[in-house]
Amino acid sequence: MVRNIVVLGGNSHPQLVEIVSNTLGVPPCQRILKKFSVGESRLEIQDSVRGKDVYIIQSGGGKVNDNFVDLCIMISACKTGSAKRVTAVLPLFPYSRQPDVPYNKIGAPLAKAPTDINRCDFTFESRPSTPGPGQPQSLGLPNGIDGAQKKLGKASIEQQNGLSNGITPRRSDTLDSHQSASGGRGRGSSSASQTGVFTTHDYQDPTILSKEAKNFFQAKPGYKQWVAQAGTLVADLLTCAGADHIITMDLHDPQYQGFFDIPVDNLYGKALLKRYIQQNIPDFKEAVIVSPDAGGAKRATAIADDLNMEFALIHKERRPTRITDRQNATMMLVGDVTNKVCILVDDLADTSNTITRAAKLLKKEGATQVLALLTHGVFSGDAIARINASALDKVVVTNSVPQEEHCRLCPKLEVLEVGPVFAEAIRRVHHGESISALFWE
Ligand SMILES: O=P(O)(O)OC[C@H]1O[C@H](OP(=O)(O)OP(=O)(O)O)[C@H](O)[C@@H]1O
Repeated sequence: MVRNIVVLGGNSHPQLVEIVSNTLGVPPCQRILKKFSVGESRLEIQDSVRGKDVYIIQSGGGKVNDNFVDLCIMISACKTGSAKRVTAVLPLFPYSRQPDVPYNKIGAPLAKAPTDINRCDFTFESRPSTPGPGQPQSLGLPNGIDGAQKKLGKASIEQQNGLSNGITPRRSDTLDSHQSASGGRGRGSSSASQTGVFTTHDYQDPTILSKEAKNFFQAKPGYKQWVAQAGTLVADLLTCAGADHIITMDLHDPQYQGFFDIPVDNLYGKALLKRYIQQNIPDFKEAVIVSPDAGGAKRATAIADDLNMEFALIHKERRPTRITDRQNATMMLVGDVTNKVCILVDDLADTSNTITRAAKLLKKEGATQVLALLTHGVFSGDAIARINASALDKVVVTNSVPQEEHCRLCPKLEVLEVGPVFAEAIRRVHHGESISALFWE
């Protein structure tokens, strides 16, 4: 039993709170955390936290915004209740995918012209091209605006009518067969303009691009649109509420730690994933570790190097490109997976588009079996239906967010217990011991 410590749980992940408390031998702090009918939170801490080292466990899945506000209220309540130190334990850190730069995958909006509106084989880098002597005026120039707006209107009508100047629309190129099996929502029908929900894949949606193109040409001269830098705000809110320390796991962007002026311990899910490979995949050294996008390559190669395994990379092409045999429209494989078991390694699956599309590509390239190993199984929207209908043979996640309901719906899902890792991290922080030693092997 660890002394002088308080474990306080939010409502996001009661099972994890219980496991951590049991492992530490400390009963969870008694509290009432409810909502008024208007939606405001009400917290009452029923045990004394005076002079105690308090660890508040609240994960980032589910009702992310509600859970985050609850966390801030809990931190503040402990601080004003004279806690000696308050540590926020966020197994999945909310907003860590939008630390600073705009989340829009085409980059900072309006930094470049988004599209050549007449054709579908554009790239963001090359259009509009610099006008040369005798060439027509660039669409990006002020006196090109009128013409551009007309063409935008025309392009959007053509999209609606299914016309495309002989060039196949990109969305139909990339639509996975399993998306219709999952109720037809998929990337195509989940566009921000239709549902108000933005996903990582909306940058591939021609209707979104067209809208952005319109915004570009309609923007006031000298005005640069921008999007909220939510990650910075979230970091500030936690420290303003009174957090003295953060414990989290596999931050999407590890450099996000630099946004805090308090200590952040970013635990690695790697050890759990590695152990799973060693213990559950026969002849694992013959298998290939695959990163489903360049952003996760470092994470995946770390596991491949540690286990002395082959590595392959799927390049998630940000720009719409013409289709070749080698390209799954917007995904391209670098490496050989023929007759191999493939293990996709990533930090998280949200809509599961990334892993299901990667699995489809890998099977097409000759993989015999495809598993996905992820730290955070967020599985929002119809992600589970998408996995069920996909080429994935198995998906392994930690329970950094609750997985009971996902397990019930998805026979392909296997869950690794993460509670003892957090309990040990809490014990070490409490005693001032090394956290990195937790990951030495
Ligand atoms: O399940 P999904 O909805 O497909 O989302 C999961 C993907 O999103 C994140 O990467 P992101 O696309 O943000 O790109 P990055 O790794 O380049 O930052 C994450 O690392 C996954 O690859």
